Amino acid sequence: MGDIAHDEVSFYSNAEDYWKEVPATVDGMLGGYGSISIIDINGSKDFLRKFLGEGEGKTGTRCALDCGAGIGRITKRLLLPLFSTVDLVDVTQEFLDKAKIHLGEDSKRVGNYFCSGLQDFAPENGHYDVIWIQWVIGHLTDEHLVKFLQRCQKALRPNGLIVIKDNVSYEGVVPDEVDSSICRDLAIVRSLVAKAGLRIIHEEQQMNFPKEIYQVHTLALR
Ligand SMILES: C[S@@+](CC[C@H](N)C(=O)[O-])C[C@H]1O[C@@H](n2cnc3c(N)ncnc32)[C@H](O)[C@@H]1O
Repeated sequence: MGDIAHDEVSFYSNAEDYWKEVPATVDGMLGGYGSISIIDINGSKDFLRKFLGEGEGKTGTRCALDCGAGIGRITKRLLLPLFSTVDLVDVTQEFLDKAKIHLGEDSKRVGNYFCSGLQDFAPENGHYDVIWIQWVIGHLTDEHLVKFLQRCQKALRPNGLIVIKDNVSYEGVVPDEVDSSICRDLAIVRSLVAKAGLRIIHEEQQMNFPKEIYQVHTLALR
């Protein structure tokens, strides 16, 4: 096995090992910043509501996909209140097991819990109104991210939307050895989106997060 291939294998397997040890809680999902979840969700609701509804060009509300869903923090407070059904995909089976409990009554409206790395996952073609990808792109290599976004584009229903919400670095690629991820700057994220053949139709910075953490940006793509 060549070095690059080996590095890639360990990039993914180290991340899997890391997440297996993380508590299946909101705090665990947010690296100890559980308290910012409400601000995050409210910001996402305002962002998403701009696109949803009836009428020309509006995004439907039938089905959403939560990518790197963890215990379903976003599914519970953002997606299930807005969409009829939601599917979850995550590489950590323990989190998906916890999601069923965390979501309570509303778990009835979850269609599927897919246990898979996004690098290997192909969402069903033409199936989703919104594909939400939050705090997980740093776990994919550039090539896998581009290919995953291309598969997501095929998985959209008419007027569907892909949303990336993630940390952005000030400049360049900043590796995190602890959870085996990388943080890219906004220019790099935009260039990977363009490489995937997607268009950025709206972009915002999440406000009111603690000053010491990375800036978080939300991008709507189709
Ligand atoms: C920082 S948590 C974010 C969870 C959720 N998106 C949220 O905001 O509450 C990262 C999640 O990504 C998952 N993950 C890590 N690498 C992944 C991969 N290659 N494919 C799919 N999920 C992955 C982890 O299991 C974990 O649930």
